[in-house]
Amino acid sequence: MAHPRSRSADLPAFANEPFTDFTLPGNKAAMEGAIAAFKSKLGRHIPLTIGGRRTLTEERIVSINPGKTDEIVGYVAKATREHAEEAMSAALEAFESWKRVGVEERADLLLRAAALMRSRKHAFSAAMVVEAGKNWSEADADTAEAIDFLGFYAREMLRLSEANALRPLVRTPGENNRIEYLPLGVGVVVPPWNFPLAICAGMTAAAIVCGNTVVLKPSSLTPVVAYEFYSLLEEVGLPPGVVNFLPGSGADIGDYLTAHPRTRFVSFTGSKEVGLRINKLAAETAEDQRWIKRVIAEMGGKDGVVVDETADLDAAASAIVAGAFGFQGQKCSAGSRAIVVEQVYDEIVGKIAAAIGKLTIGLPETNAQIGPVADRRAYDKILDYIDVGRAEGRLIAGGGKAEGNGYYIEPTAFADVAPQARIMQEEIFGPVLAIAKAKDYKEAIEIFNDTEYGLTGSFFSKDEDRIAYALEEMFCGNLYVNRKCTGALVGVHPFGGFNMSGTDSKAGGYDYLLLFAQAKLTSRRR
Ligand SMILES: NC(=O)c1ccc[n+]([C@@H]2O[C@H](COP(=O)([O-])OP(=O)(O)OC[C@H]3O[C@@H](n4cnc5c(N)ncnc54)[C@H](O)[C@@H]3O)[C@@H](O)[C@H]2O)c1
Ligand SMILES: N[C@@H](CCC=O)C(=O)O
Repeated sequence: MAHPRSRSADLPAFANEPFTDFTLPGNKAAMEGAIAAFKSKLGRHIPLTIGGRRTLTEERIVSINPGKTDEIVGYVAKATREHAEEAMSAALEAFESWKRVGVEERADLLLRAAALMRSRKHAFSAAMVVEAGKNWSEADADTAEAIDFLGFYAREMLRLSEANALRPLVRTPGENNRIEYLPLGVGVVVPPWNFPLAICAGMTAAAIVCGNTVVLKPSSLTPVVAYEFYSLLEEVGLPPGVVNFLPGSGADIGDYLTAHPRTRFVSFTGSKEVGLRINKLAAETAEDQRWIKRVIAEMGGKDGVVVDETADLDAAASAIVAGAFGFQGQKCSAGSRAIVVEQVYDEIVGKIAAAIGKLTIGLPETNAQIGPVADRRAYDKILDYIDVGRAEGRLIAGGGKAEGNGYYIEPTAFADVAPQARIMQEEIFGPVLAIAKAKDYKEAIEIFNDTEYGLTGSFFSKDEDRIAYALEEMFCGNLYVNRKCTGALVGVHPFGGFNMSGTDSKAGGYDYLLLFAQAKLTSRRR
């Protein structure tokens, strides 16, 4: 069926998807219904999909509910290197036709995907509540971000295709010159489990709207959410082979695909360790390889909130707790450090401890504020860091396991932590906050800057000169003043960071699609 075409000029201006107010009975009932519907499908067998052909495998990934570990979310096919080779071949074959599909048609596919996802947003959020352990609002925000990425990148691709009209080249007598943006080729898209829909959708959408084809290797912790997204793309008309859904071991098929001579780019979001591994592997030139592989890597963070003595301390304490413990601190943007000037240190430490004590811990399906962490490995790692914290600081809240049939950990905070302590330097990626004291705001900013990362940060102050200083001196990709350091919105806060936080791709920004394309200049004598 021919789909209606759209052009950026004909489209309504981009607007962020509104978050759902679950205090409204209708929304609450809709979410409860969506969770029940998703749970009625637990234990499904999920296929890998290559060239549109679905395949189950003998060896499987077993996805479990981290909040109720005796619940199997799904049995997911586990791809082998042979499957990876097949997927690469399917993507290469599909590329020859997809690269010639008009920009408007590619953008339209994303717009249809956004519309369909919007109509089913609670279903997608319910999948994340169960498979990723997100509470309702965190899951709803993830789904909203996915919808935003689809709509924003559709419009951006149309705008990019009108580049000559919007930003004409410098004219020279006797020549007609134009610039156009070509796709790169076959890309490997590797998303994390913590934004299992938004980041998977964002990276995949950016790649295909530019005319590339994709081998999508989802996180083994959230493959069912990724499959729901893949299936949605098929439903809105994605041709076979444009995206190939390939769940499997990162170290096995991930390395294979990164090293493959026909892989043109890798779009990765995940840990520093894996990002650096991919970057190193991709830098090798395989036999018969004809290009430098492009790597887009968005990695970890050790983000912080700086508070001076002029700040609104209630607002700062609230933002520190929200930024540190939202989704159990499992965000690259999580404010896992608070750096507070000594004049107000004791007061804000007391406010933070009190706020943590009010957090509810429980099953994400019940919309408890604090749910489980991702899996057993994360659970053990975070508890180990809490033991480290006992030696590096003064425990002011939490400090151990929490009740529940899952990977529940108490939201935990340590005060009086030295700037070079491990819990001030290393990404814990869990509900653990380290608080350090500074003699003044400048020293606090020095402490903030002194990690190997550079992703997000917040500065709380009412002094305009100090705010100007902080805006200049705090070294991170997303810096916020007098608000929490998590929760970037597509188009509003382009997202990405410096140093070991990755290649600062600025997801949700105007420059992002350029990472998935290459510019061609043509010049004709008049
Ligand atoms: N900067 C950002 O925008 C951003 C966003 C979300 C998460 N993160 C970071 O991601 C991490 C948490 O996510 P995670 O636990 O999924 O990270 P991870 O690095 O363990 O895994 C990320 C993805 O890489 C895959 N993978 C693992 N080894 C691989 C290999 N050798 N080759 C190819 N792929 C491989 C995994 O299967 C997964 O799909 C944290 O460090 C967090 O800070 C960063
Ligand atoms: N973009 C998200 C973080 C993604 C990483 O986990 C935020 O801004 O909170």
